[in-house]
Amino acid sequence: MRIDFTKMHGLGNDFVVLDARSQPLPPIDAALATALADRHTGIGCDQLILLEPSDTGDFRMRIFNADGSEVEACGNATRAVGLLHGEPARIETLGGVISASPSEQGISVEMGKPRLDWEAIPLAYAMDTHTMPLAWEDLANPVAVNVGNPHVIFFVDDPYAVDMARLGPLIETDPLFPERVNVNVAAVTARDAITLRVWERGTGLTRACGTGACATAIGAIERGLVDRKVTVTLPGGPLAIEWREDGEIVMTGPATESFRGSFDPADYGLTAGSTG
Ligand SMILES: N[C@@H](CCC[C@H](N)C(=O)O)C(=O)O
Repeated sequence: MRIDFTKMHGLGNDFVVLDARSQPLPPIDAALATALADRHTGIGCDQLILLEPSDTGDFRMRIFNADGSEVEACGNATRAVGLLHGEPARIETLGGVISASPSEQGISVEMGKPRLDWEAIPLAYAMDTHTMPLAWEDLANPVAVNVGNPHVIFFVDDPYAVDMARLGPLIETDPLFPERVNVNVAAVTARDAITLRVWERGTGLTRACGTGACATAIGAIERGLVDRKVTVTLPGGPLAIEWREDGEIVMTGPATESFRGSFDPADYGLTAGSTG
């Protein structure tokens, strides 16, 4: 017995997508997610995505980082599964029900409303999230935003001059963030343009992070640096982000199906069965 998967990406942030609605799957846990994500001994991806039936949406999307942690939100994967679905979809996630629909510009996702209070980020103790009175070496006074998942955003002159491989994990695992955090370094280049790099919680540096683009746009709008419609350019390319007057964040950008394949669960020490 083999398990079918679809390999997809959004601006180079890549996913292995397993669909439990069309085949029996073994229990998906941290160990399997880590094994499949491994770029040397597995299929290789930034996130493993599991699609399941849902009572509240058209389907449920579960998200596992490359380190096996299950998380609440993934903007790029939402566009990818929106592309797979092929028509407007309401998608249940741990972060809430969000919707994706094909548009002329790619896939548009209504990501929900951002949360800025310290308990919602979450932080370990009360703090002004708008301008946090903290620094990690040269990275100082970030803004914290939760867009389903937790983000901290530093505005810098040149995101590509920041040693993210060293500072990213340091900040991600700081005890200030009890659920760890995604680390964004951004430069505002115009009222409607931001350049961004992201060290993702549980995965590391990625080519793009959809929720990071949303959180960074919100942080920049909150600080009065940009207007409510902004293009956020990541190493993998641009995303259009709008913070609508009704509070909803809308992210629009491309999604790509790379290939379909199958694997033998025995290669990962598993036998196929019902999803756990
Ligand atoms: N790549 C994603 C975010 C994936 C989850 C993130 N690493 C977390 O732990 O919250 C995106 O496109 O948003």
